[in-house]
Amino acid sequence: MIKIAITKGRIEKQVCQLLSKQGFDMEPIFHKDRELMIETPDGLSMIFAKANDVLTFLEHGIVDVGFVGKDTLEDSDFQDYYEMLDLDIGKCYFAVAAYPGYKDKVFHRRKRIASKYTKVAKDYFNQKQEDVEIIKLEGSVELGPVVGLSDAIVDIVETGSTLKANGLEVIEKISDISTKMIVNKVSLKFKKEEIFDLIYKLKGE
Ligand SMILES: Nc1ncnc2c1ncn2[C@@H]1O[C@H](COP(=O)(O)OP(=O)(O)OP(=O)(O)O)[C@@H](O)[C@H]1O
Ligand SMILES: O=P(O)(O)OC[C@H]1O[C@H](OP(=O)(O)OP(=O)(O)O)[C@H](O)[C@@H]1O
Repeated sequence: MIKIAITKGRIEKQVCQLLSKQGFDMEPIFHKDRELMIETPDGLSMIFAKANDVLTFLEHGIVDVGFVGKDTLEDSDFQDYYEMLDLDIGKCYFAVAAYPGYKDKVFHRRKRIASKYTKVAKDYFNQKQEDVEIIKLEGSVELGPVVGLSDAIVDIVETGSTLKANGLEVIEKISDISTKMIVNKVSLKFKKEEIFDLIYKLKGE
């Protein structure tokens, strides 16, 4: 039996729909209420967790496979996994965003950047050799500039409607994001056939 951790929310819905489309019986998942661990008739044991916790469960060998956004992978120090498949879902991108005129306003001083993704933000400004102050926010990161906490944000953009609704714009795109299937290295040794079978099915092969 393969043990899988799926990021709750957007990714959960799309991954389960994809599995269903590829022939897996996902009825117990579609009808679940508050259960966090479910076994499907096809022998998948699934848990539903916050994005960072998917990595924790995989790191500790609790699950063999994780479905998680590239954003979560890039913001984590945990690197000891195999990235096996891009699911072509959960597509969005990391960007620096701010009010129009931001560059003129801050060129003479140290910028304050709000983000839920502090490692991504730090890595990005380090690589540009810019010394900035990073301020961690847990969500609704657009509030940073709106309330005057930060000059700009590093956050996920999909349609751009949250930025637009708050008068903000993309200053620079950082990198593309989509949902990845990652695998525990030990699991790949001992459950190779089952894991590759799942990959082939997800790819529709
Ligand atoms: N606007 C978006 N469009 C597409 N994918 C997104 C978007 N926002 C987030 N994602 C992807 O979905 C994953 C989960 O995001 P989601 O918004 O469902 O939960 P969260 O914001 O990380 O946590 P929570 O809302 O539970 O605090 C993210 O890690 C990212 O990969
Ligand atoms: O470009 P858009 O289509 O507007 O999508 C981007 C928004 O989606 C995510 O927020 P989410 O809805 O997950 O809420 P959060 O800010 O509380 O994490 C992200 O943090 C942006 O705020």
